[in-house]
Amino acid sequence: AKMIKILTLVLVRDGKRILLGMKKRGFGEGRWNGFGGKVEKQETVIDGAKRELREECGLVSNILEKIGLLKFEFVGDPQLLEVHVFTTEQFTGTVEESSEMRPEWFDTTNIPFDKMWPDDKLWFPLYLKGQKFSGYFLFQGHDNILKYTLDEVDDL
Ligand SMILES: NNC(=O)c1cnc2ccc(F)cc2c1N
Repeated sequence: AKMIKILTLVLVRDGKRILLGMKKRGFGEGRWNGFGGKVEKQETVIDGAKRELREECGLVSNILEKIGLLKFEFVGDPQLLEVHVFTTEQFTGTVEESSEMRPEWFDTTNIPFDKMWPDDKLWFPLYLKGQKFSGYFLFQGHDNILKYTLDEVDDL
């Protein structure tokens, strides 16, 4: 039986810029990423996403739009990661570095895919054209995608 871990991922947009954070330690260290993490037992997925956004970059948002569902498996690991992806263009606060993340604004025409998880280059184009998506990726280690499915969906 697969253990499923629920995670969140929030992509912050300001016109043609996107805010990404350089993960300073732990899982995904050395990669630019959106903001997110585990969902606690006592909170909803969307509340977990809002909490992680604030903890990881200082921004507060009450309007997160669900845009994707990504499932990740790793060869040899019984855990399945279920990542709920959100985006927001309405937020308050000032961006600040945390112990976990060093935030930086990027132009959406110049996203640093070579220093991101390898699946991002596959689904970001759907996200950037406003298309909702659902995908499954089988990884070998953290750098190799053995197989994947990725579909555009109308509702999540
Ligand atoms: N911005 N991309 C992510 O947050 C992301 C992308 N791919 C992954 C693949 C395996 C995994 F365990 C986590 C991620 C992940 N957080």
